[in-house]
Amino acid sequence: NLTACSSKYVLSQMHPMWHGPLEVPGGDHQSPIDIAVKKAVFDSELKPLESSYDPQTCQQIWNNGYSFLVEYDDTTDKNTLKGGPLQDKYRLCQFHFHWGESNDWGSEHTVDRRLFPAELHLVHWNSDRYTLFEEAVMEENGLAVIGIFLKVGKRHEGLQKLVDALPAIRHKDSVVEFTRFDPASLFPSNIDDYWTYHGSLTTPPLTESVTWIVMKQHIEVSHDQLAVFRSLLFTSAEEEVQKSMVNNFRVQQPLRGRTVRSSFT
Ligand SMILES: CC#CCOc1ccc(CNS(N)(=O)=O)cc1
Ligand SMILES: [Zn+2]
Repeated sequence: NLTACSSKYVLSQMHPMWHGPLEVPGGDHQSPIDIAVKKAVFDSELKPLESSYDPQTCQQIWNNGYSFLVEYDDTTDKNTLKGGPLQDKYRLCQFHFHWGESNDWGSEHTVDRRLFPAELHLVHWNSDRYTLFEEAVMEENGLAVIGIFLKVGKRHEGLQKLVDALPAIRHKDSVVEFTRFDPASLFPSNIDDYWTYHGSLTTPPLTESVTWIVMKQHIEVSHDQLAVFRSLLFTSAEEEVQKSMVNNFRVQQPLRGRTVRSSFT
């Protein structure tokens, strides 16, 4: 059973090499963006982020033909995010990654135009105001996504359990049970320093419903761990031509006058 946040219909619209339309017609709060560090405005009102995740609510890991998602039971408030720029309490429904075919690119957000080899997104929806992810995805204050940059360096011990599960979901629409995984094990040591701005999902339906929280501190993963991401396939087992799942990122979108705030000076 796929949880609400992974409704196949919408996710199946995601196709490989999503560069899609440069802009959504009428969309002026699109994501990702370049974060110009010097133009970010320090906001002393921004509080520390408060996350509370229960690893027991981890359910499955699956290949949706665009990325791989680790999904959580989001029918109760066991995995919550609040504080930071958020007024309400948000519920984790899944996390996933974006990466390149080489270590030279792969992230969606950039920092002073700098690209990282990959980016982790933890997708949460506003459970104070909505009862289902599907509702929240359409609302301006509906979603909160934490973005964390990955750099190639030492092996990430917390990531290895996830890397070991990937060969079992090489093809699109493959899913395996995945339990007892703590998403906070993927956080950098400092989660108090972040940038935040209002934007959109970077994949269909591209709705402008996201409070983005992009961590300043990256995490390190090994070259070999990232190589396993690239062994995944965009294509299902039946398709004749198999395509490597790489470069599953969207290009940066115009800022259109938005202000990026920082929680640090
Ligand atoms: C109903 C519905 C729906 C769509 O669900 C999602 C969930 C996550 C994502 C990932 N988008 S991103 N890269 O901005 O976190 C896209 C669609
Ligand atoms: Zn994403």
